Amino acid sequence: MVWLKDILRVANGLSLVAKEALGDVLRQSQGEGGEVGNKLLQSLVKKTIFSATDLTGLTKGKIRPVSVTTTSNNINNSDDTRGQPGSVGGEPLRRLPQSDSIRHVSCISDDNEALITAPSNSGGSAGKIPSDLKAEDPTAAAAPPPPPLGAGTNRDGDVVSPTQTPTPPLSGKKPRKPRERRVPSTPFSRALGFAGLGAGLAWGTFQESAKRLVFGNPNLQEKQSVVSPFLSEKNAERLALALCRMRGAALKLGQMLSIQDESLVPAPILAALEMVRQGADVMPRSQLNQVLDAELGPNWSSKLINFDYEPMAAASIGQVHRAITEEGLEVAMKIQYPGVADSIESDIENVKLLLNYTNLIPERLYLDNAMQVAKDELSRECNYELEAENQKRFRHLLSDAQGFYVPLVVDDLSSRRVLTTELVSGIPIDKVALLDQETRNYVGKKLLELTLTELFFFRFMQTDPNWSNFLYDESAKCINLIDFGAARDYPKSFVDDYLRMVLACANSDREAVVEMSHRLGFLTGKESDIMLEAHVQAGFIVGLPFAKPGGYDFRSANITKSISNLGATMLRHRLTPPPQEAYSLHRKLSGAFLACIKLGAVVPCRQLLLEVYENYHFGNHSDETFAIGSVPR
Ligand SMILES: Nc1ncnc2c1ncn2[C@@H]1O[C@H](COP(=O)(O)OP(=O)(O)OP(=O)(O)O)[C@@H](O)[C@H]1O
Repeated sequence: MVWLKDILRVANGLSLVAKEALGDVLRQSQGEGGEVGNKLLQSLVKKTIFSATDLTGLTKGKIRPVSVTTTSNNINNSDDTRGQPGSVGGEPLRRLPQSDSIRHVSCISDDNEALITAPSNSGGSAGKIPSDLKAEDPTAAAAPPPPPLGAGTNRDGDVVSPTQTPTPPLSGKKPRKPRERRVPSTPFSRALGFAGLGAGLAWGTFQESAKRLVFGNPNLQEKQSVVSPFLSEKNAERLALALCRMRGAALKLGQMLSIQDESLVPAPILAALEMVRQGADVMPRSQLNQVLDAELGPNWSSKLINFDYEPMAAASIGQVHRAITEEGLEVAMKIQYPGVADSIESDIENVKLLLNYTNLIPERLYLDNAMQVAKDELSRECNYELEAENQKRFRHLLSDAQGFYVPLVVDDLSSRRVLTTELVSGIPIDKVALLDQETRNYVGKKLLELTLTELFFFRFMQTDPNWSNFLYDESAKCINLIDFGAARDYPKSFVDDYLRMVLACANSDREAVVEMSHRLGFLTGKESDIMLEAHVQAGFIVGLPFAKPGGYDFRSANITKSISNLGATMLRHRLTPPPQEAYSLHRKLSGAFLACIKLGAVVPCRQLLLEVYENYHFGNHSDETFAIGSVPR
């Protein structure tokens, strides 16, 4: 489509003109601010989907948008009045636990300027998009349990480690309602959106640089690290706002990039990415009805007793609504935004264009490989029929597992673009971090156990480590699992060697780490000594939790920071992109570690690994996967 490219070229051209015109200013800031900007982008990209470089996937996964409170609520949530469990498809239904965690939400206002910070009742999944945001957290008076030693709380009330810097709001601006906006669903409207973003960023860079020329750089005066004019507060806002408006693949990528390395990421960018993490704008009712009619037929509502038009969550490729089926089952209906599935290819190309514009992506990132993986993953995630199949498979595999629950899929109300599943409740992992140590240890252990079981026994893994995908129900001591769009199989031969490598890392066995890395495709055999050393050391750091018997205290060492430093070396010296399997696998493994770090959990990691190893069957003779109850333990 020539016209689409032209639009982007114009925007890109405008960006380049602005960049050229500002050459001196940029060069001046490259010395200091450019350095920070460079580190920031490298860090963001390297640590997310692109983090599968080697053994350095130890980074934060993307985090799902949260739900927020509403004053109008069509479904009564009290235990006494919610739909009584019935049955669907012959399967008995469970009574749902209640969720009551509280968090805050930040949003950009309608005029693209203001940001709001408002309290919300997320429970990870059980809240709603607000129709009326409250000014005060009603439960603020209730004191949370003491945070882990040395930790404080950020503005959201989240526990932060001593190394974490609280994320400040972008500006102290007036609270505004979040947006209800149509999703740009045609190729033209989407291309226009990206073109507008490109032009906006260029203009923002120009403005910021001009401001610094005239008024000087306040950061310089304060002797703080300087941020490139491209990475200004206004540009950060523009980026976040555009991603939330566009939704789809671009937002998903933005969420993937929304990891926080507090030592590298400037505060305005952190705040903007936080906004992206919180969730997208919501579809207006007319657009929502169009999708539902097209997908489920015009009589879809006759299969429901109740449908709540206020979404409980606005995700990147769809929004989620509560409903009650004829049988009385409370369900979550995930409804895909129109056009996003067809625009993955172009969205990602456009994001790539924007990244290239910054000129900050290091060559050895093998961006094309990473983008290709992202495209494939997103295409699969947009197919809700596939997600339904994955969910059913996990439900079966975990049917006898203690401490895990996979909600039922309601086939009757599902299609390629609509997925209806039993509504579950619980608090996401970051909220579990506020509970007592025993609970945190328990949840940390269960998460790690699940991760190892998925990889080494099921060889089928849900690869999205988002904290909101694990909803802990305290009363049942059960983790409710949702979101199986990113589940995938791993070949037996890969898993065999991967287990050998993990054990080698745990045992600090240098020779075996190198050999397995060759076999798995992380190394070519022609690497320089410096690269080999960085690779092996990164492996040992990842293996640290598995190194010694007894409980490993995830509060004790800053694994992410050590890995991050080695990652920079490997990024400069590596000769090959990571094997394709590693992208999703390392994202998931890093997510499991980060969850344990967030929880401040003490987990008997070595014991868990050795149990797996002792019961593992290497070689081709064991090609069947196990259900968790049948896993030899
Ligand atoms: N069965 C369910 N029970 C409770 N809440 C649910 C359920 N399904 C989805 N949700 C809520 O909707 C949110 C988004 O759902 P989900 O993660 O499945 O969508 P997604 O499109 O994969 O999201 P993302 O864009 O973040 O990847 C969840 O974080 C959760 O809050």
